[in-house]
Amino acid sequence: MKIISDINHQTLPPSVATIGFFDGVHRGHRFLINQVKEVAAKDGLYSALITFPVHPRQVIQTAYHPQLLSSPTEKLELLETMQVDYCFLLPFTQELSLFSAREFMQLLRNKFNIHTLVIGYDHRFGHNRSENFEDYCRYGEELNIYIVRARAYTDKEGKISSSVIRQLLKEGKVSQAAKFLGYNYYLDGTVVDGYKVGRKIGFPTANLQVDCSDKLIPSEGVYAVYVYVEGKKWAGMLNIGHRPTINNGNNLSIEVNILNFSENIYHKEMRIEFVKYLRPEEKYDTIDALIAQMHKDREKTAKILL
Ligand SMILES: Cc1cc2nc3c(=O)[nH]c(=O)nc-3n(C[C@H](O)[C@H](O)[C@H](O)COP(=O)(O)O)c2cc1C
Ligand SMILES: Nc1ncnc2c1ncn2[C@@H]1O[C@H](COP(=O)(O)OP(=O)(O)O)[C@@H](O)[C@H]1O
Repeated sequence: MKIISDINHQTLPPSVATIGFFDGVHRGHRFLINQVKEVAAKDGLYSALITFPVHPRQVIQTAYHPQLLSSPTEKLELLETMQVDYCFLLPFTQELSLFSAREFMQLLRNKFNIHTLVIGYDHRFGHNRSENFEDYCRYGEELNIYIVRARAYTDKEGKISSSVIRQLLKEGKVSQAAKFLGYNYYLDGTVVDGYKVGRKIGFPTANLQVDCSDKLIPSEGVYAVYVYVEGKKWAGMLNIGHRPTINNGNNLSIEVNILNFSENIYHKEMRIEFVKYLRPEEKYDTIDALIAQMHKDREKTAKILL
């Protein structure tokens, strides 16, 4: 996949493209992208994606903080696996937000040589999203762009969308989110210092500082997770919360005890993959009660992951 972020690059070959923010690159997105690839293969053209590095709503409302399923880097990694020929990264500016659908299509034709535009079954674009598929077809005829309407992806479990997946994660439903995403939801970050209580209670925990501040953090609670450190995969039990039993500050921490592991991994990069929600975080009367519960969590985690 060739990434093109300069709008005034050299000439490009004609391609079949679709437009989207593709947050999370979930199964619905992949279904759409596969249709682009099918049309491109049939017509002997290149396949392309048009996406935005920054969430369009963040440009229109500066106070808006998206809770992203994938950081810009992660999104490109996920898109890379789709094996499309081109990815056009279009900076979504105030100016671009004022473009009508027709002006936007004209830009796609002139700058990226888009020959065919595959439009998601409910996708709207252009200022105020005020026009519809029939309008896009009319402009397509005028501008010499073929318009194809993509089929909707339906799953027996309901509609798949980035907002549905965000809601599931906010409710701790990570297994259901994984079904919709097509992979386990993950957080990438660095191992930072915590309060050094973990090792004293027999459960050292690696505290994760998430790289991308706009990433969605799943609901507070305890999870069975996979942990990736230096290319190796481990089983772990993770807590997202405020540690009410220990009473050591009220900041939100994301910390994982890795099973059968005793290395020093401070300042290393770590990826956490959410597999299963185990229980809510609780305030225990004594540290011993918390330790007893963590033994149970470890047994459960081992059963699920090992
Ligand atoms: C699997 C797991 C479950 C946890 N569950 C709770 C909990 O229910 N209540 C709580 O107060 N703290 C819970 N904790 C947090 C511990 O209190 C925490 O690991 C301890 O404060 C050590 O923090 P430190 O690594 O910053 O020293 C949990 C931690 C892990 C790894
Ligand atoms: N099984 C393990 N799981 C997680 N971290 C471990 C484990 N064994 C050793 N470590 C190391 O110990 C550190 C955690 O020790 P801990 O006493 O909980 O301190 P902190 O408060 O800094 O998290 C981790 O950052 C990591 O470097």
